[in-house]
Amino acid sequence: MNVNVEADRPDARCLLFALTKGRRAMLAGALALTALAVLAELVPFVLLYRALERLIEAPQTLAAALPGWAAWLGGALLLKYLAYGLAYLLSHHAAYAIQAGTRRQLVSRLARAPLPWLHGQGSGALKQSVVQDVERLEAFLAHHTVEASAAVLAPLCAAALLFWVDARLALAVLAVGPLALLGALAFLPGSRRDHDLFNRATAALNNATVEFLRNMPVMKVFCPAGTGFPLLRGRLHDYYRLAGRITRRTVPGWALFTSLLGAHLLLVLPVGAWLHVRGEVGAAQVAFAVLLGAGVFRPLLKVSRFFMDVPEIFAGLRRMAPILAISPPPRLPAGRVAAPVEVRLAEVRFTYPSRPVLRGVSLCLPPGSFNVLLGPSGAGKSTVARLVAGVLVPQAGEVSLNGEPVAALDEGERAGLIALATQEVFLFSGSIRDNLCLARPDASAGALRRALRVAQAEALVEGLPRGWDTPVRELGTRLSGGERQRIAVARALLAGTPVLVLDEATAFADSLTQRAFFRALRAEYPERTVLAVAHRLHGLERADRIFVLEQGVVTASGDHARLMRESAYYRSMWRLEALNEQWALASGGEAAHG
Ligand SMILES: Nc1ncnc2c1ncn2[C@@H]1O[C@H](COP(=O)(O)OP(=O)(O)OP(=O)(O)O)[C@@H](O)[C@H]1O
Repeated sequence: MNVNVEADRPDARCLLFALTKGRRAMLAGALALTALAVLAELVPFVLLYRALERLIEAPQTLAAALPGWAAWLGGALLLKYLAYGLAYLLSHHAAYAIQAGTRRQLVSRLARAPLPWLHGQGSGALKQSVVQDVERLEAFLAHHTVEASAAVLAPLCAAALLFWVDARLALAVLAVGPLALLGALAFLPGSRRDHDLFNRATAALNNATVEFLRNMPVMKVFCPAGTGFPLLRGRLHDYYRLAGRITRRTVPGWALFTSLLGAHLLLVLPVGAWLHVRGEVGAAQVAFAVLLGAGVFRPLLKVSRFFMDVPEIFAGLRRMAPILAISPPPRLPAGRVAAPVEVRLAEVRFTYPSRPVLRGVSLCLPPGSFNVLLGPSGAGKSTVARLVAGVLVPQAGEVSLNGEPVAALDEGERAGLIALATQEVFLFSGSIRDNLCLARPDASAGALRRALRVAQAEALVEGLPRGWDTPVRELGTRLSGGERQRIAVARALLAGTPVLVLDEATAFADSLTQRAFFRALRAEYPERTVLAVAHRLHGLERADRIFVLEQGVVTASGDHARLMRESAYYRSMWRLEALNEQWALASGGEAAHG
């Protein structure tokens, strides 16, 4: 798998720049139009200045000037309306296009992502990148392109206008800006740490809430009073304690900042009066500075929201980076592995981050053979199944098909060679047939029926309201665990792969169904190389080879007779099962007689 190493600490700005490719002209257009709208917003202030001048110096000429000013005002309003309207149109258009493009890229990379990499990602984390992070980016670009740039440009233009009127009055108005900033900065130390803590507390609370909601039915059974989930209570407590602390810390700084920003009169009034008394500025200039100064910094409050959103957006971009860095592995010539297939594990070692699981496992599954993997819980059986299926890659040793390492196979080629059915069954929306034909959409009705018959699912599908055309959604929770599992097994059989891995895929089946399934599997698909992980032996004692895995190593292998001689674990398992079966028969017989 090619995942850029840089992706671990990717530069979010570079990524943002790359994602906006092809839409930058539109965003630049939105910015230009915003600037035009901000300029149009200044026209009323210029007119106000002229009006004040006339009012003070020549009030009799005011009436004659009014119609012209009204036309200017109307024109400026129209221009502002058009410029803002077009700017929002462009920014939204660009943002939606970037959203769609980013999602398309993420989804296509994920579709090409190697199975082992996908297996290591949580579905929640992937959902956050593909859904929430992209949506947040869209909202940010659509709104902040116009609003944040207007909030920055408006004070700049207002300041330029003040300087045009009088530089000293302008400085008196603008001086409160740095003062407000200094006041706010005094409360800033520790805010980054608070921000990190808050993010962590929010994530922990979200996880606890999801766990609580998921486990609510169990909670209802065991603790109807709802007192049995201390984790959520603890997380809620931590969250509100932290939120309270951050609020107490930030509110004084924020209040000082907003109060000082509106306190321009403190300086401009005495300075203006002093300059006026000295005859250096007119009353109109002082009045204009007072009026314009009242709103000069107000837009900056919006910019603070922009800065609050930026870290979130950049964090989202950093989460997307590893997905976007996935590049398809180089295409190797297909068809290097042809059926029938021999599966070989050579000295395979595998360690999960938590602990080592396989400590040198070697297996050989000859072409067309039927193999069973048994062992106590936690021995590593599912890990072996996932390694054979190419979902995991061993840290040492090799898993190969006809001598070709599974890890080196093209994704498409691997999918055409190995099918995996596990206990966890995922049926996606669509009909039962769509689910069955996932790997082979062109499967014939005959192949479909054969797979269903072998998977012991024929009667089940026939009993559905519309047979295999029944939509899964229509069934809701009607399918039991065992029924879903049978559909999944039929899907794996229908894939037509020469290697079939069944990881406890018959766990829900009763002993008779399991027996019938394995018998039919051997009879109908004798050419397939099968590895079945199982807990129960029903129907498996006739397997070509049985492997016993204990604590990450194969402790015995061979046929039933050999294992009965050589493996204490196998013997005890077999006796226990024989005992269970006798007991079941006896109790069945008693029931029949009674
Ligand atoms: N994704 C994972 N991350 C960390 N540890 C894991 C992971 N999957 C499995 N393990 C651990 O590896 C060990 C072997 O797990 P595995 O599922 O392969 O065993 P198993 O023999 O199939 O067990 P069982 O019969 O109970 O299903 C277990 O201790 C398990 O907790």
